[in-house]
Amino acid sequence: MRSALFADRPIDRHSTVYVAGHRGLVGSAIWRRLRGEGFTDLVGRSHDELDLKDRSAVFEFFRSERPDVVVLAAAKVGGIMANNTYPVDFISDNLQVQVNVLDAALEYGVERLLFLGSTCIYPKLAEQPIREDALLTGLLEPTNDAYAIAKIAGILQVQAVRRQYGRPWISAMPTNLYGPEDNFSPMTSHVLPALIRRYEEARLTDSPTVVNWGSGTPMREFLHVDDMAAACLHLLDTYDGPQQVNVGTGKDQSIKEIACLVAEAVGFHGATEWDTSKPDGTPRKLIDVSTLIGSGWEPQIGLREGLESTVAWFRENVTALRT
Ligand SMILES: NC(=O)C1=CN([C@@H]2O[C@H](COP(=O)(O)OP(=O)(O)OC[C@H]3O[C@@H](n4cnc5c(N)ncnc54)[C@H](OP(=O)(O)O)[C@@H]3O)[C@@H](O)[C@H]2O)C=CC1
Ligand SMILES: C[C@H]1O[C@H](OP(=O)(O)OP(=O)(O)OC[C@H]2O[C@@H](n3cnc4c(=O)[nH]c(N)nc43)[C@H](O)[C@@H]2O)[C@@H](O)[C@@H](O)C1=O
Repeated sequence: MRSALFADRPIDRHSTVYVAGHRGLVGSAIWRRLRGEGFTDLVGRSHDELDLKDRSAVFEFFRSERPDVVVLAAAKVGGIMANNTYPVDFISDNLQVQVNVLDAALEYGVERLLFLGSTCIYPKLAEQPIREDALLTGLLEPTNDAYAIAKIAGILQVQAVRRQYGRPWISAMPTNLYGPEDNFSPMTSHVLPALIRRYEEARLTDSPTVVNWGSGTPMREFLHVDDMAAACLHLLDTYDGPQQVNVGTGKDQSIKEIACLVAEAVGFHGATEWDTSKPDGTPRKLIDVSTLIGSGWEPQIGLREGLESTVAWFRENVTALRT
């Protein structure tokens, strides 16, 4: 049953919408979705054009553009190795970016705002599937605790603005995402783009073996970024509550199963080995998506289909591998 916090309150398609991070995996998908849904006035700035860590530049940008709606999809983002190796960057950059954007949005009267966090905000050993109210009930996974603390601060700042100023700002917590415009860099990416690249390189070089990180036993839930973008617009159009909303499929697989699916999608027929000197991270983080599903949204893109289209996108767009 739909919660009372959901109601049809669609955003005016002629509003000025600022998508922070519009060239990233999530921001670019949200931009495509907004365009497809008839939004006529989208605003974006690349990192080079506007460093969101530069507070005065952010305020100047809001002063001149006066967005009505903000989607905060800009962040320092990376996979398990990047998070584990550069915790200072992940906490400091993310706190600065989100405080600057949220403060400027408050100052310049932004009415509707969506903040994006991540399911790593939940305790490492949370009861599965993880409900939204598990937030702040236990210790975090150490490989990404710095990033998670920044994201938790963002959720709390959005809730504080709601409480102190009454603005209907909201937060969404996506599970692990994948799709076009992802980061396919071997050391800093998330697992799916890393595996697509590794298996494709092995296929192209006739390598007999691929070596992946960790034990392969952790469980992860994956959502195609176009489904994520649809969920974001659905939430902006319908949701008005203080609690962050989980966004995912409600189904997970082991990393070993994921590796098999990627090898199949790429067409690699060799062997897979596991390097257990690399971190596994949290053992499982399946989220409870009943809040979102109960509101009438559901994912459209199955994992096999999403993997195939992402492999095709990678082959078309990440040309560095072609010799
Ligand atoms: N990818 C995933 O699996 C998941 C992502 N999320 C969340 O979704 C959001 C978007 O992530 P995603 O799209 O994957 O990340 P990406 O790295 O693909 O995109 C992030 C974007 O933010 C920009 N950016 C980062 N720092 C700054 C800055 N200081 N000033 C201006 N722009 C900046 C980046 O530009 P540049 O690259 O030039 O620095 C990039 O375009 C994040 O909040 C993330 O936490 C949540 C769960 C899972
Ligand atoms: C979205 C989420 O993403 C991060 O958390 P994570 O889910 O642990 O991230 P991951 O995608 O990097 O790894 C998932 C699993 O996969 C295994 N694994 C195998 N082989 C490779 C590999 O080659 N690369 C990577 N990255 N992982 C690999 C890896 O060992 C791990 O067991 C957070 O830091 C934080 O950013 C966050 O919120």
